[in-house]
Amino acid sequence: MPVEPPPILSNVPGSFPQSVLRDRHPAIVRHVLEGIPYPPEVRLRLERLLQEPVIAPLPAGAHDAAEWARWGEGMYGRSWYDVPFLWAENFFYRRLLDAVGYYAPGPWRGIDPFGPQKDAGLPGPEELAELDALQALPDEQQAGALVTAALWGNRADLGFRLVAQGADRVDELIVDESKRLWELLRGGGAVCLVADNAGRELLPDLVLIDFLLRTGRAGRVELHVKPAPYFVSDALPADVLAELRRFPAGSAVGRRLRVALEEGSLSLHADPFFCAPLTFHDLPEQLAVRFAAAELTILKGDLNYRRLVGDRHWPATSSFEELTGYFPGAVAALRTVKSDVVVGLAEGAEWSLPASWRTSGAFALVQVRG
Ligand SMILES: O=P(O)(O)OC[C@@]1(O)O[C@H](CO)[C@@H](O)[C@@H]1O
Repeated sequence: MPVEPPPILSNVPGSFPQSVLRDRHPAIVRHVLEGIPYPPEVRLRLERLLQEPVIAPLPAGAHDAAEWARWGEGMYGRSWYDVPFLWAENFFYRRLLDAVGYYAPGPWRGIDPFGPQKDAGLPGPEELAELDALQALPDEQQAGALVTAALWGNRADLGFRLVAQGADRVDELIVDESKRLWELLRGGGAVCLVADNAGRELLPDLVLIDFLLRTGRAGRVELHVKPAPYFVSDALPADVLAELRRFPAGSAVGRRLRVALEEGSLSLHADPFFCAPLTFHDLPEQLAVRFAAAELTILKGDLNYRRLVGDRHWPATSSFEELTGYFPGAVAALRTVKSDVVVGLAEGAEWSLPASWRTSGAFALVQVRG
């Protein structure tokens, strides 16, 4: 294991993490308030959260106050900008849930503050028909098209869209190890898919799952989603169900997915770990066992990538193989690059890329460790 570089903080002027805390978080709160007519006390709490001079802990009565006290040791009382970026973002979403009363007894309990935005991002009939039509292609072509769709679907991240300029969109796959991914998927064993965003990302994920099951490339699929609203558009169990309802009555894919859930060849999981400020190095036993037993775990998205290699200032040429060696079982990352952390690039590969390549979402990676 190489020596760990320091974690990414948000206090570097002009940096991406600084812009997330300074610009993206207020924009997220604004959209929440536009989407849901929360009462004055909620609006005030959200306003206070944005103005908070130093990080305050969760109220003592919160169900997870003890865990957050442990995870946040040394963070409280400091500036949001001076603590690790990954932790600060995670805690922001947890505090946002607290401010809107997501866990509190009362009328707002369980109401997804990002629900209206997610609804607007649900796929329409054309997208559903396009993905359905892929079934007519030969298997090999379907496989390629589905990985591409699941990969680029990751740009449908609503937090990212709130502030992305898209000026120098190029859309380029800078590492493509998808061949290795398919090589690992021939045995008909279990596959874990750790989902990222609902809506236009989850749709191709579901169609990919259907393909894996239908063609016997997976005997069983575990779909892992978030247990609570997180990073705006991240998928929850309710979002999976909403998505399934979008498939027209006559859709063979929709019907098969439903039957797979009913019969158990597709199972839904929402472990609390996925909303914790931790990396996969700290996987709880119950998840580590599942990932170890799977033929492959597919991690979707930018945040899962940061959690896989560690949210640190890694040189881009650091070995993906080495940094993910600790992960229990084979792992594939399907990610559009939307933050600073990148590893596994060939020497000099970044020289020809535009200055914004790490955060524009125009570049993507398919990286695999078997
Ligand atoms: O995980 P996802 O949905 O692909 O991306 C999440 C994201 O938009 O949020 C973070 C910044 O807030 C970045 O890691 C990334 O750009």
